[in-house]
Amino acid sequence: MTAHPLGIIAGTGFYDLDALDDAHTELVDTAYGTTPVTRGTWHGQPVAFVTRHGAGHEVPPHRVNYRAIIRSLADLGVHDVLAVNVTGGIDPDLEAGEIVCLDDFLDFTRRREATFHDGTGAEGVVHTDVTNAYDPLLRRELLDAASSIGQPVIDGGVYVCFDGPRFETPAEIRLAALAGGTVAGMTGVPEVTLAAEAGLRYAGLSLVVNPAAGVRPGEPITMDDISEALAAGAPRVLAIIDEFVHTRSVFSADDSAEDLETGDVNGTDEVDA
Ligand SMILES: CSC[C@H]1O[C@H](OP(=O)(O)O)[C@H](O)[C@@H]1O
Ligand code: HPA
Repeated sequence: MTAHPLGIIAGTGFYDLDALDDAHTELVDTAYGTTPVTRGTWHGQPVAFVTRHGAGHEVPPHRVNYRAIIRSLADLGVHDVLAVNVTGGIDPDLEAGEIVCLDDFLDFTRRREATFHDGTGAEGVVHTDVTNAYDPLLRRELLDAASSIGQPVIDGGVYVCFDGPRFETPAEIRLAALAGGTVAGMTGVPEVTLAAEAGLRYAGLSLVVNPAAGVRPGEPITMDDISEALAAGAPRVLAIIDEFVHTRSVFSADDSAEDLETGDVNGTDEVDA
């Protein structure tokens, strides 16, 4: 049995979650600032949803308060976070509309508050392992959910985070490609590393909405093309998350039945770390 809300963080094109029942938005205060979190249930499962640029897309990527977002979710009891990032495809084989389940990142940002462990607390110096920053088990659940609804998802890809808010130059994208980057975005880091520092499991689905700069020579990046790809792709991303949550609801119902049989009505068999 699990009572921990599932954290969902999304950005461009994802400003509310219609699927949430009994949704209400609260301002959560943390040591790092305040962030609005919408809480509700999805297939009966508790969910805490954050739209990282704000409901009116008023916060640019370099000004998102990533620490407040992650700390607020951790404080609300979230253990698992699903993130959605829209991206430009660095891999020339990627088409707009494709979805990548990320498995690593490159941090090309320069000016972000990127840690909870800044050495000012009593804890001393802390170094966090990010070898599996995108949690393998959570990734597997997402991939299985996609597969069970017949939604193709690319298993693995390296997210390259730039500061933005401008798009990259072709030379920056060539450098990112040489380094092994798959998709380019402006929000994935430090969100993913802060989640690791906070002890949260984190997985990311990336919706490709354009070829990154210079990947299709002569083709500029336009907001019209991005909006079109988003309109077509967002429902498919949501369908995967819907199936993910639905599957969890079935398992948690099974757990409850088992708990009744074993007398473990307090859910003390909880294993989700
Ligand atoms: C409007 S395209 C650029 C914008 O979209 C991405 O946002 P998010 O990752 O929150 O979906 C990208 O990082 C930029 O912020
Ligand atoms: O090409 C891109 N670069 C960075 N972020 C993005 N978000 C959507 N497309 C892009």
